[in-house]
Amino acid sequence: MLRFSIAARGFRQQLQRCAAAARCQPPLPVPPTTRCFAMSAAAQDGQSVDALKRRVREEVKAALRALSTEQMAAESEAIAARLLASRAFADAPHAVIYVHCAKLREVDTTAVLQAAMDGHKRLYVPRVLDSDANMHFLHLDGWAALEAVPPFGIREPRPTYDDGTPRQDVLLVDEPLELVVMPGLAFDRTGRRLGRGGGYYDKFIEAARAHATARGWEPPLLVALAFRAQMVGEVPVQPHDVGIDAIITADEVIACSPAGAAALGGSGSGGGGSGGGSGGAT
Ligand SMILES: Nc1nc2c(c(=O)[nH]1)N(C=O)[C@@H](CNc1ccc(C(=O)N[C@@H](CCC(=O)O)C(=O)O)cc1)CN2
Ligand SMILES: Nc1ncnc2c1ncn2[C@@H]1O[C@H](COP(=O)(O)OP(=O)(O)OP(=O)(O)O)[C@@H](O)[C@H]1O
Repeated sequence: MLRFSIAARGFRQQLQRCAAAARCQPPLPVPPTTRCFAMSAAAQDGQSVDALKRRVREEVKAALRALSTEQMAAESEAIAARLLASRAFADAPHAVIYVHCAKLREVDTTAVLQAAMDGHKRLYVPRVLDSDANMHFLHLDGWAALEAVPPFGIREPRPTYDDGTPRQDVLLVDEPLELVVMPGLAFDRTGRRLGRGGGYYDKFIEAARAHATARGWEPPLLVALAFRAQMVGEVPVQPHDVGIDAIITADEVIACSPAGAAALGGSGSGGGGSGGGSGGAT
């Protein structure tokens, strides 16, 4: 687990307050559809939390840069094996799965995407929609449908099928979505997640939950894949940050909510529903 080496004293004090607040306030057991984070003690001042987030992002990016290609491949293989062996994967006829970007040093999802296609799951992958951090998830029917999109070279699905008709959008079809496999930069064991700062996934999950709730469906299970170097003591959060149900690393499955524990087992605080993180779930 990566330990923060935050030099500035103010940052360290804020992190300590944050940890103390988390220790003193046991998480409230709330249903997954409403799980979200209350601002922790360190998060009273939005600017400070943004600064804390930036600092953690830099720390984790540095740790990721130190990983060798072989190390990333070995961890990715173990992580994929855990996900593919899980009930969460088997029980998901419809799944959203990210397409990993090697340049961003993300856990490789090639084997997972291939297994989903081979297993005839209805598979959806992300395509950024606009400069306002909106993305949608389009049906993927084969590797040839992906194209590398600037500026980061992330492979995204072409907006139309070969015959020119629009590719199906997971939130525009009348089908449930059971599983979301998501990337991120940093995670902690209670299910707090830090992304790359766009708010893309937070916004999408909010929309996906509303989509499910409006139709009386269960919300999708949120599973993140992480290198060991991406696990930190505590991720600083704000109210809009979505708590996830489980994290899969090369060493273990960490269940962060009752739903995560039921679908993936593993260690962690799943029984207590602590995906709500710092306790003030609203
Ligand atoms: N594989 C993958 N696909 C994804 C995401 C992702 O994180 N991973 N996204 C999830 O949101 C969306 C794309 N958003 C992204 C946001 C920032 C960066 C990025 O490279 N940021 C640089 C910093 C850039 C800067 O500072 O200007 C970085 O993180 O180093 C990449 C993708 C949709 N698709
Ligand atoms: N549900 C939402 N609705 C509107 N804005 C949001 C939502 N979630 C996040 N944002 C905004 O997105 C910006 C980035 O948020 P944050 O730093 O938490 O992103 P992140 O979790 O790192 O990114 P991502 O979700 O893409 O992985 C913030 O300005 C935040 O206010």
